[in-house]
Amino acid sequence: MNKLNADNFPELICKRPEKIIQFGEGNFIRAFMDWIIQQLNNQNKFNGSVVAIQPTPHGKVVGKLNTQNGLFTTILRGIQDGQTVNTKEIISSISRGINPYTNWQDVLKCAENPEIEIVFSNTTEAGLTYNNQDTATMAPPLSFPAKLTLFLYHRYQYFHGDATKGMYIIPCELLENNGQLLKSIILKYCKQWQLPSDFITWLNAHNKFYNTLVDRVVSGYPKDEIETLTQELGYNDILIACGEPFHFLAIEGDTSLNEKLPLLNSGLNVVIENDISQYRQRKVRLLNGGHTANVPASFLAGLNTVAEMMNDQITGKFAQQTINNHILPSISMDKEMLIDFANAVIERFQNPFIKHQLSSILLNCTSKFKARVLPSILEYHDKFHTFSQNLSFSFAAYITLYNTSKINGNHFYIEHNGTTCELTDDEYAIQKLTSAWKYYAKTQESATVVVNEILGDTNLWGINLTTYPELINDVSKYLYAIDTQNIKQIMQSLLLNEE
Ligand SMILES: NC(=O)c1ccc[n+]([C@@H]2O[C@H](COP(=O)([O-])OP(=O)(O)OC[C@H]3O[C@@H](n4cnc5c(N)ncnc54)[C@H](O)[C@@H]3O)[C@@H](O)[C@H]2O)c1
Ligand SMILES: O=P(O)(O)OC[C@@H](O)[C@@H](O)[C@H](O)[C@H](O)CO
Repeated sequence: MNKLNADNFPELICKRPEKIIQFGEGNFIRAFMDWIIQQLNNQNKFNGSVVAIQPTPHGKVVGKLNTQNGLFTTILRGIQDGQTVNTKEIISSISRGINPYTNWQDVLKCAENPEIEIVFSNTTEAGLTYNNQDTATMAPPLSFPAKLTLFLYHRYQYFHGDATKGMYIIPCELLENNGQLLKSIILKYCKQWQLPSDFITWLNAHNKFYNTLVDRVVSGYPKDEIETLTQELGYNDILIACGEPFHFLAIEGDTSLNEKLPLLNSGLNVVIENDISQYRQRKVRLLNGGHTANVPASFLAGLNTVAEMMNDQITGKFAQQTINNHILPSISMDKEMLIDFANAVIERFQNPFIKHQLSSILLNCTSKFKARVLPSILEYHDKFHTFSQNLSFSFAAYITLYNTSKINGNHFYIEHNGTTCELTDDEYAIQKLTSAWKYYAKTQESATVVVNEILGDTNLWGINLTTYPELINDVSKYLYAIDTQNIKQIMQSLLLNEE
């Protein structure tokens, strides 16, 4: 079987000018931003390519990308409006990858290229951070914002502060106001490294940092079905990225960006608006919150993937009910927009082609529960003067998860269907959640002590939730029930209550 590379597919090799520098080469950014660039190139609207930079010292993707001359395949499968969609496309929008830890000068050379005017990034939430160990003399510094600071400083010096050589900077990390956050970290490095004030003026005046919201489920390399898919493709590709057909990109700012990157009117699901907060709220609460509110209980019920959760008679109905009747009514936004999105989310969760592991959604569950589910719990109460039973049950399932965790050195793990999976969370959260269980002796009263201990911790939730005795009561009731009854039976009775 042929390998996917220039020798075997010479006609596919990207000959378009490099116009974008991209920090990150993971599954998501390739199957989302690089796929978007491919669509624009297919329509002859952009005519540009991407240089991908490896963010961490031990990454392997850049090496693989270069052996395939930048080529990789996206496989996008799902059900859209009741129809099965299955597209396979070789993406040729990446010209090359650079390992900055061995070739930092090549990265700086890109700063000297006037045609490269756009920056993309996706380095996970952990990558969009300040690292006080980074210095201006490191080649390169470790963090992504520090690398970008030196990249921009080099560009400023090379072009002698030319006002026309600023960059359009589009981070994709799933953090609120990611563009502003990136800019603030860069300004912090400028201060720490005592970079000239003229550079800071140029940075502020001539570089645009955009806040974004990205949405597409990307499950990545299909290791479970690689043999079948390779036969179907007819070539070997070590960088296949699988995902769903759905995509949505919201960019906050003025539409002048569209002159450089013609995203609008391209048939792509992209908006560029002055305020993208409603798109963010809709996605974080219904989709991400829909995951985080439902996954702990389904995981405890022994299921492995989102599709399994949705196919199960009880957990599937429960997830739909929670999204439609408990999360959706808590959100103060145009109802029609919310209903359309909730329907699409349910269809996306049911996608039979995507093996989205529940265990991956459980990573860092505490911060996700706080940002994605707690607002629905509190706003539901504000609106209806009672707490949502489904969401109180979800809260109890999330707490139960930590009771089932075991410690090995510094690692917490859960045994699940004969395998172990890491329970990653911040150390304080793990310690707090597991230690609260020392009070627990399988009575309703002791369950209340555990819930008081956990919900009263302002470090975890930002507020003291024990000011809501009804919530304490409801969560304790379900915590006790989960410990003493079959978890699916509890979900079944919650379903029946609403019929
Ligand atoms: N996969 C999805 O469905 C999806 C959808 C929307 C958003 N996202 C976001 O994209 C992120 C990456 O997901 P993925 O599927 O591409 O994962 P991935 O493992 O394929 O890629 C992760 C990327 O982040 C980099 N990275 C990891 N830790 C880093 C650190 N500490 N500093 C700098 N860079 C670091 C890696 O080098 C790699 O480039 C997730 O954190 C998620 O928030 C993912
Ligand atoms: O990626 P996480 O771990 O922050 O959240 C898990 C999922 O909710 C998330 O990956 C969604 O599928 C994604 O945000 C869809 O765009």
